[in-house]
Amino acid sequence: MPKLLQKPRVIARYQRDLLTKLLPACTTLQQAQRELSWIQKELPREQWEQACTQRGCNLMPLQYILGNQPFGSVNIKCRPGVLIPRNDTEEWCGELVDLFHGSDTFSVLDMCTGSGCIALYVATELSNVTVLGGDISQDCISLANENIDLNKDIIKGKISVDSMDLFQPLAGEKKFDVVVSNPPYIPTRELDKQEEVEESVRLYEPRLALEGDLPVFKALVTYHIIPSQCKIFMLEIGSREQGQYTRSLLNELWVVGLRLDSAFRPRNVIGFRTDIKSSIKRKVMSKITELL
Ligand SMILES: C[S@@+](CC[C@H](N)C(=O)[O-])C[C@H]1O[C@@H](n2cnc3c(N)ncnc32)[C@H](O)[C@@H]1O
Repeated sequence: MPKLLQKPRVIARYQRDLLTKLLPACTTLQQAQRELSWIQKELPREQWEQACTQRGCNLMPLQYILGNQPFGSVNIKCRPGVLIPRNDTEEWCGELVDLFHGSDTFSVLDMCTGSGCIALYVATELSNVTVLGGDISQDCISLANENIDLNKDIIKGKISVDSMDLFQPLAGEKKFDVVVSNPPYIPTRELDKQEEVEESVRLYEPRLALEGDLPVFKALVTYHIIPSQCKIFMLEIGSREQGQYTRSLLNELWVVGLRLDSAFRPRNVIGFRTDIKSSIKRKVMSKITELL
């Protein structure tokens, strides 16, 4: 057979071999095809085979292999040691910035900033904001700083990151108008169960970013939300119980409720003080699905 006619078949076999390597990490053939197209788009040809092995045989998350993940209009550099930003988080960041388009200048604390994705989402969408991201992990602080640099051309507000421990009171009596956080909230009993947490997450993502429960929410309220004199907070949660517990820590000056995500799961506990402007009060209320 002439060589020219063999070529498409060789290419098809090569593609099929790469897909076969990827399949163990993917739930459907379509997902494997999608992941292969990203690998082939973003990595040089000589890395395709190794990338498919890392993903399919070693179950490494694709974002660590490609080295990045889009988050709104922000490009987030990803590497092991720092949590990969999730679509669930991106979804509520969109709702968060909706509240503040056209508002007065305000300040935000993003506690547990990780890659800096939430802080960067806010600072690239809004010019009237100063955001501080805090994290206990030096790997996170370094990567968040790299992500600020990577996105500097699209940042409209002010943004910085600093080392902070969520279980310590805020240093220097700092004040913030808004406190946001996607803290570690997976209880220890769930973290080691296969049916609760994907294997690739347990194998590669830092336990420090995942493991936590009610004490985390107590620390956020007592060391950050109350002392910063903030007026609004929005925290990611893993269960209704975490939202109800947060409500129990606040007095009647606060309206507190749950926000459900697009899959109708409780995804955030949102709170605002009753003395905020009624225009913003209405907007925040519109994000709350159920009052607590
Ligand atoms: C669920 S990750 C969120 C990362 C990022 N905000 C996001 O949404 O992708 C939780 C983060 O909390 C940080 N963390 C864990 N314990 C902490 C503590 N005691 N003080 C401050 N940050 C902490 C972890 O390093 C991790 O970056």
